[in-house]
Parts: sequence; structure tokens; C-alpha cells
Amino acid sequence: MNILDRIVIDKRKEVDLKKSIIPASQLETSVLFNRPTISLANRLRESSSGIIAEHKRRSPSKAVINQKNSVSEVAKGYESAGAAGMSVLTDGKYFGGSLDDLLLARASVQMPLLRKEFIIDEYQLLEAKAYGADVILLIAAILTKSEIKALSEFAKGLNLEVLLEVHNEEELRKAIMPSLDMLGVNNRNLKSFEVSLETSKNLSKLIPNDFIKVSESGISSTQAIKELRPYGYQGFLIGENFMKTEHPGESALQFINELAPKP
Ligand SMILES: O=C(O)c1ccccc1NCC(=O)[C@H](O)[C@H](O)COP(=O)(O)O
Repeated sequence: MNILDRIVIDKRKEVDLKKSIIPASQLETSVLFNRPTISLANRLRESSSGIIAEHKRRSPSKAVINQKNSVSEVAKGYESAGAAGMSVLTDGKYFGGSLDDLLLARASVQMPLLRKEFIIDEYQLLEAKAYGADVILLIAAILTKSEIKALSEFAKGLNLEVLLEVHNEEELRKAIMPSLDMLGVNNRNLKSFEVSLETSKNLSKLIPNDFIKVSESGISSTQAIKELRPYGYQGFLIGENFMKTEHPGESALQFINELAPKP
């Protein structure tokens, strides 16, 4: 059993419990439920950096990363650094996040927000909308093809964009469908937790050009981005590299400045 299998077992119990306490109809009464969403895909097309900066307190691979900085401080820092969007981990047990983190980020910034979660049920998409997300993540490793189709179409019906994450060729071949906006390749091996940019490089040629390509995990230098761009990547999801520092927003600013072409 890998880490995703364990997370999904817990997630099913969590979602069932939440559904029994807060009915879906109540989520739809949130003032944020009908807000117009902001397109991350468009921001990535226009962005010179392509950085999607993540709020990440801890993780199964690294234990504690940052328990100090507030979500709103991190979100404001990322926005003023010029990030194209922000990813907010909302899983509590393994990542120390929450839906309140998403809500606080929404209240703090105008940039597109990705709800980074282990989504297995439409109920979590209603939550994403109710708490201010613009984009949701679907992980091919934990969903069947028909689940990816149903969840992505449901998300699109809520005007949420969909980032589909894959780890290998088999997942990619199963997942490609028109209801996705962005395809993310995760560089982290879920068994060993090792990261390798080769995963993004190898899978890039199998991703049709109509999807924005996003490389995820283990990106710790601007050199990595310079290496990935020729493979067609326009989005780069970075968590730990910023969050492990005292001021994640300032680290993101320095990183983005370093990427800018020099006159
Ligand atoms: O980060 C982990 O250890 C992890 C383990 C198991 C499933 C997912 C995991 N991370 C979620 C992510 O996708 C990353 O937080 C995201 O890509 C940013 O990665 P990084 O820049 O390496 O923090």
C-alpha cells in the first residue's frame, strides 16, 4: 500500500463524516459559491514566471516544513512576488492544512487559488467552490477513468478549472479528456518520495498541446525551470522550496526575479 492508498482510506471516512454534518445544500449557501472564478490556465499563458506557489505546512515526505507563517501572510507575499497562482493544501491529517486556510487565502488575494486535495467525491468540489477556490486538483492515481470524467465535468459545471495530475504514462493515457484544463506531471515517486525532473521531461511528449503543462514537486532552483521550459511546461508548482524559508513570499520574489530575462 503506498501513501496515496492510505490517504484515500482516511479521506473516504472524512468525507462521509462531513457529509453527515454539513449537507451539500448548506455549502451552496456560501457567499463565495456564486463568485466568478479566475482562470489559472489564462494566468499561466500570460505569466512570465509560471509559478504556482504552494502553502504547505508539512508533508508525508518531509514532516514539518513551516508551522510559523500565517496563510494570509504567505498568500499576500506570493501575490506581490508575481506568482501566477497559489496552491492551498486543505488536507489536515497528512499536510496540516484546512478549508479555513483556503478561505483565508481567498480573503487575502485576488490571484487564482488551487484547492490541493485528494478529491474522490463531488461533495469536495462543492466545498472547493464554497471556500473560494478557482481550480481543483484531480489525481489520476486514485481515480478511475469514469470518475475523472464525472468529477471533472461536475467541476466545470461549477466554473472550476481542473488540473489533472499524473505520475506515469499509464495514468496519462487513461486520463486525457476534454473536460481537463491543465495536465500536471508529479515528479515525486510515491513509493520512495524521491523527486526527478526526468518524469516531467519523459511524459511531456505524450501530453497534447491543447493542455497547459504543469510540472509539480521537487523544483528547487530556477535552473530546473529553465530545463523544463523547452519541454513545453508553462506552469511550475513549488511548495517546500518557498515554505521552508522564514519568509516564503520573499523567497518566491527572489526566485521569480532570478527567472526574469536580464536586460
Ligand atoms: O509532498 C509530499 O510529500 C506528498 C506525498 C504524497 C502525496 C502528495 C504529496 N505532495 C503534494 C504535492 O503534490 C506537492 O505538495 C506539490 O507538488 C509541491 O511539491 P514540493 O515543491 O516538492 O513541495
